[in-house]
Amino acid sequence: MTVLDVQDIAKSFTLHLRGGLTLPVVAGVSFEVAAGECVALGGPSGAGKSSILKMIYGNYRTDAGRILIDDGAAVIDVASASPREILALRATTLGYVSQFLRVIPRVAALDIVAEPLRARGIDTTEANARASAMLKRLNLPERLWHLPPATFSGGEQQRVNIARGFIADTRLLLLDEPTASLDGANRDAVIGLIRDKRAAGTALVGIFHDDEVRDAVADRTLDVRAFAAA
Ligand SMILES: Nc1ncnc2c1ncn2[C@@H]1O[C@H](COP(=O)(O)OP(=O)(O)OP(=O)(O)O)[C@@H](O)[C@H]1O
Repeated sequence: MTVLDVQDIAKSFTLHLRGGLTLPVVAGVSFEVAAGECVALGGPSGAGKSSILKMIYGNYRTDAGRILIDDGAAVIDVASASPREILALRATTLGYVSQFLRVIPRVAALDIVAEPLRARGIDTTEANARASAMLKRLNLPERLWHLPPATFSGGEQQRVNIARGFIADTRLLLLDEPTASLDGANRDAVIGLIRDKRAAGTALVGIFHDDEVRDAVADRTLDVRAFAAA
């Protein structure tokens, strides 16, 4: 079953500080991702991989085409959806794991991780239990769970971020280099999380600079150079 159907999207940036100069990035981007499938976006730095993820997430507007996401009840076109519809999609169907944690002052790591579950109506006891299990799986020392991550190391913050990104069940999950700067054991933990999502039927699209990680999780790789804009 197709969860994501990207049809002929394109992106160029207008540089207002450079007299309105237009920088074409990608065009004619089309691909589908099925439930339980993980598609990697490959290609060199600057090819447009992150831009494609951001268009699917609704952060960047696409210049053309359609981005159809099946939320289980209806098919939503992110390209023409209102901001409110995009937020609703993110609350239920569409997840995004970036490299960096947006630290919220004074909120403890455990609460940051449990929040997406509470937002889905899961009671605090169960949400905290699942958040604890997730932080344990990612080897975050228990003494840190009740502290705000502002003072954590880069790798510790990244693991809180990954825990938060993976904790809820979404039909579609976008991964922007989720293993960048993790050590071997934690990289393996993330590979395990991605495989579990795939097995549970989540559709995944990811950027993986680490070839070993990509080979371990991706069913196929799309070379974004094929979509280079003229
Ligand atoms: N908000 C923006 N404004 C202007 N140009 C942008 C913007 N975002 C991306 N670009 C440009 O679009 C091109 C593609 O960037 P993008 O981040 O999508 O590439 P990438 O393939 O993900 O690269 P990397 O592997 O280095 O992360 C780059 O030339 C970049 O400078």
